[in-house]
Amino acid sequence: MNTYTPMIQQYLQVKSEYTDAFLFFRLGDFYELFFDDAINASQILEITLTSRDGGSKERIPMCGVPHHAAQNYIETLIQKGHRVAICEQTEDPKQSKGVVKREVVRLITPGTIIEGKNMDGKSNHFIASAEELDENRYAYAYLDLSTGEGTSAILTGTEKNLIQELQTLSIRELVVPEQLFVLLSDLAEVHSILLSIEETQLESLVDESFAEQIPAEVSGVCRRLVNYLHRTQKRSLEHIQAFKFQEREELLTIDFHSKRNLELVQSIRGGDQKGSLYWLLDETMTAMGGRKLKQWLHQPLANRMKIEERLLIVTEMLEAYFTRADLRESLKEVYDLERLIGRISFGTASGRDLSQLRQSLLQIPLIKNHLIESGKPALIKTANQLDECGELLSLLKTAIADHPPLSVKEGDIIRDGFHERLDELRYAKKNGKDWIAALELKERERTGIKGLKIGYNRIFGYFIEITKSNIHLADLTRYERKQTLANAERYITDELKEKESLILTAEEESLALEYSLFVDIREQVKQYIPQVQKLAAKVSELDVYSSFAEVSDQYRLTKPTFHDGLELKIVNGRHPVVEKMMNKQHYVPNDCALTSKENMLLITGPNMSGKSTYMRQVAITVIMGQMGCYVPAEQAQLPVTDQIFTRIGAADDLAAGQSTFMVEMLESTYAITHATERSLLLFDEIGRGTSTYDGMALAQAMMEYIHNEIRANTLFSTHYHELTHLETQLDKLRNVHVSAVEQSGKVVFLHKVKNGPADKSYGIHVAELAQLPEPILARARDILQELETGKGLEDKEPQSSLNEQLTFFQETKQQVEKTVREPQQEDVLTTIRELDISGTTPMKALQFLYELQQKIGK
Ligand SMILES: Nc1ncnc2c1ncn2[C@@H]1O[C@H](COP(=O)(O)OP(=O)(O)OP(=O)(O)O)[C@@H](O)[C@H]1O
Repeated sequence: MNTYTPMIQQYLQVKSEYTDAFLFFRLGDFYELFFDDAINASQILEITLTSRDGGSKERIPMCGVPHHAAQNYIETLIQKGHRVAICEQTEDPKQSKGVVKREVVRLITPGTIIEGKNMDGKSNHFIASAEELDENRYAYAYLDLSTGEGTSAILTGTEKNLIQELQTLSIRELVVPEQLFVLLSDLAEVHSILLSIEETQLESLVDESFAEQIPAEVSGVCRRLVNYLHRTQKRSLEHIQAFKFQEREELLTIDFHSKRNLELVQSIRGGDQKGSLYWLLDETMTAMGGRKLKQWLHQPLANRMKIEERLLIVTEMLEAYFTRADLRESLKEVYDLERLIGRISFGTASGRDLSQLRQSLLQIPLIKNHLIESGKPALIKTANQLDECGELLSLLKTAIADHPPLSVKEGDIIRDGFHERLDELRYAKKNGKDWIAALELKERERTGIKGLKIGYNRIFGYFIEITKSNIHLADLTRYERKQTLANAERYITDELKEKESLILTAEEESLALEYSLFVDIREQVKQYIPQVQKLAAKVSELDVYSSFAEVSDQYRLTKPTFHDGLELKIVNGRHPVVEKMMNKQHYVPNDCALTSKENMLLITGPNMSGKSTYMRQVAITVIMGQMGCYVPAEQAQLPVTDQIFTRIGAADDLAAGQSTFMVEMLESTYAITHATERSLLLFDEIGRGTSTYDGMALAQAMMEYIHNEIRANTLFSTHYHELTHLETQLDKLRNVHVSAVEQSGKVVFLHKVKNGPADKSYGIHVAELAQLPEPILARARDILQELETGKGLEDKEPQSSLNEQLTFFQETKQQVEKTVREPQQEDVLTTIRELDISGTTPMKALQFLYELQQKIGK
């Protein structure tokens, strides 16, 4: 049987409560890890694994990190999705009998880490919680612990939709009840979300004001989240604000895929911010403004009055050029109020944080003045909503020094004149130091040694230092030798000893007093938390408005008008990000009109002509407008859209084990089951992931359904030329095409959207641009010609029903087969049939084509 030492027993006791975390066990100046924790952590952190005697037969694996350098190691573990429990000594080792008391003071997890090099100031760092309400209905809440902002909502959809929704918010940790844990664990793993369990107690341990004014259905998830935070962070979290509830009707819902496809905050390729709409729109001056902008991008409005309110402020900002410039200068001086407040609540704020808070508050009167001087009504109204937090500011002004250091234990935080005793101690210290400076001069005179110095070190205190060459001049009746160096002697005198003790006591006492005063002030600041948070929210909005105005100027955006109807009219619209990314080339603007008579466009045109850019630009315009920003067009009259669904581009959900086609169908299903008449649907080349007939059949059936049942504004693009005949059947469908012309055998893209279907598909020309080997191109041209001169698709009469169309495809298929089939080509056809297209790369496809050619003896 193992008989561990008392300390190891203590360790095991604590560890038994934190089995799923790395336990950082404080031993003097180190955090030590033992047993399996040590083995695993030493690998992840690349630190040496050692061992120690713990009373048992076998030595115990151990590794450790110095406590002052622990932050980096902790971050690394958290970054990799682990939890870290910090166990501190909670009594003075000198005072304790036996093993020093130790307790876990905080559990740090991917969702609760609030500081570190990986925390981008302009991004929120959310932790979420979720519960199942009914089948396919979930309540969820998310909160940024560094700012205390929380939001709650209800989602209808599968658990996969839930996880995806959370993923758009970059959530790393999700708190759930046990039964949901089981259901979600695989999905969460795929999406790198750490699941934590928190069972709700019937009675919450904490003040419940955070759950005011939200529906009862979601208050449970909010409570679960707040309980979890209290349980793991073990401190009062006064900065946690009342959770907001997202009213679906108030916001434009953009599902996970659409946010990604439209590249709202990340580009699809590379996954970074460059190339995203956020990248274009972000001219904010503060980190808070950057975060607010992202929130607005994720949740544009769907309430006309609110949208118009925002637009009005942007208009005034745009008109008041000088006000905006002054405002932006002042905003530059405003620090991250929300995170400062978070640190104050958390008890980790430094003197420097308090001086930054003061510095920021000092800007508020200036900001108000700028706004008021503009004479613009909406700006004046906003100015009046800014609370100068006068009481807090005067506390900080009188209490905190001009330039306090980062450290909270080395003094220089409290301003002179704030506290009498502190002033006295500081005076004594200063006086003592002056006295010593005077003594140095006096001793030099007395001894005649010019180089005599008075110095100080921690071990010996103050001393008189005389170099070897001068020691014969030392006055040994008064000097007492203290230390001998290679080329100098150090002495003390009675007088010096006496002053030294005065100075050191004053110093020690003043540091202790200063620290306690500082902690006291930090406590006092806590009562202003809600006030500063309100102010921060207003300031960050102002920052976003000024950013919108800035961007509108820069990219020639115009004010959209909204109406209560459903029609959407854009004149000379552009895709602002594609435009910005184009160097020198000219972006071709395009109109879009979705009216009550024709609200469905079928877009054809060659590859690369700009079909998906066109569709995207319509969605981006709607989103920008509903955020309250100007839009990239000459004119835009917009309806208030409730949801945007897109099926654009390649979805990279293959990691989750689904084929491209399956993902396409799932996304389409989601769109079709959730869309309403007020939604905007964008379908790019539906059905291309399967065989032509299947694909076309599905595309047509979906169009019919959307046309007849949903009646939403819809843009549909296709390569299936045959679908353009649908115009005669579906009365609200209009054919348009993105034009291209052929010039000396080469295709030239005009990027202009025109009425009617495209007359040619130019696929081979595009292949030529891509430098597909000439023999392949030549052969393709031959085949094409055979197809076109035979009973080609173009000659057929418009088809009126799916059945007829399928028979028609059947006939065409036979013709195609006839034109190419020769006995030796039979196995070529088999090979083609068996090719898994979705699993083929362009390179492999070329290779494949080449091999086929070889087979048919070209
Ligand atoms: N209106 C425009 N003005 C100028 N350039 C444009 C315009 N629209 C698109 N482009 C350019 O053409 C490129 C291809 O556009 P896009 O991807 O939209 O084509 P597509 O027709 O959807 O192609 P595919 O059918 O192959 O998917 C864009 O990357 C952009 O550089």
